[in-house]
Amino acid sequence: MDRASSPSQAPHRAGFACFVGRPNAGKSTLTNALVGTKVAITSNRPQTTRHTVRGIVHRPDAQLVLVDTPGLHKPRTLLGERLNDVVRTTWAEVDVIGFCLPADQKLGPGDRYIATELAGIKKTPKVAIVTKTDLVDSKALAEQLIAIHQLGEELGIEWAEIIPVSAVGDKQVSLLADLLVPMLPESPPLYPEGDLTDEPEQIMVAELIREAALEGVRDELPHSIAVVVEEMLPREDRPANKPLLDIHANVYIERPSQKGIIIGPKGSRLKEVGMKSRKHIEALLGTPVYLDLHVKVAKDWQRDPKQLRKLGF
Ligand SMILES: Nc1nc2c(ncn2[C@@H]2O[C@H](COP(=O)(O)OP(=O)(O)OP(=O)(O)O)[C@@H](O)[C@H]2O)c(=O)[nH]1
Repeated sequence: MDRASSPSQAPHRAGFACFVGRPNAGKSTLTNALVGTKVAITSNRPQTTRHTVRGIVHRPDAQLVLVDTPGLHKPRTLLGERLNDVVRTTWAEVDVIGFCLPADQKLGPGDRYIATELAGIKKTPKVAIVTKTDLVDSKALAEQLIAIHQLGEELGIEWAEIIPVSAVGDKQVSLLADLLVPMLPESPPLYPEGDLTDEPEQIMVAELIREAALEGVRDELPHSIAVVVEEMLPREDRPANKPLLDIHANVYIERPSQKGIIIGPKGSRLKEVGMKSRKHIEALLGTPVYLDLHVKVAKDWQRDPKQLRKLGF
């Protein structure tokens, strides 16, 4: 077959990649850096990504669809089990898996747990991505690269690549895209150009609210918060050049005693959550928003299958 001699003659490729890694490994931040806008929710708290958010990298030669999964972890609740199922299903479906390992932390039991699971997925190519390289010097980075190479040998994983990146410093992020693209099948674009994600807007809006609600809350709450957007409607009787979108959302907590923490003295915290998330939502949707937030108690929602379904898991 005649080999393509210039990039314009190279076949167009399109497909799916997902990033796996222990909580806080930097998967969401990397997704955002690749896509170039805030589509996945980042936070310095572990396990904030509950929904599969796809970011789409559009290039002339390829379309790379990124599926951002929750962190795989030892399940302790029904929610934990469901999240792990989501992760495994995703792994079986994608064209390439990126295993994110933070440069600033020694490989630990969490990484081994994931690597062992990865070793069981034979067909999908696996790229080891060393994240957060801006946090370490070159010696520590070299040691991490060697440790990852050895981990692969030990578990029988053949890394397609091992690549260091920094999403924050924008180092090697586009090189990562260059490495992933050849692993995708030849295909025309799967999504219309310009689409950044196919996640329903309501879920993204709910995630933005949840992210704001998590901020500043100490360790007592994070995993007890779920957000459901009940309604998103353009306000009637608005002039065409001054639209307003009404959003009604419920913030669910597990116990009545948590209400005070979320709402804050005289409602000050909830107000701040509303203001912060409204800014992000307006940036995402490109329209002014009126955000109406209510706090509700859904008793022990993490353990109750009926509640989980209602909350979208
Ligand atoms: N210095 C530095 N920090 C980073 C980098 N990438 C991510 N971080 C930080 O690491 C923390 C975790 O990043 P996330 O992208 O939320 O990690 P995640 O793997 O998606 O986490 P989960 O959603 O909990 O699974 C955040 O505080 C990020 O700001 C990086 O390249 N450099």
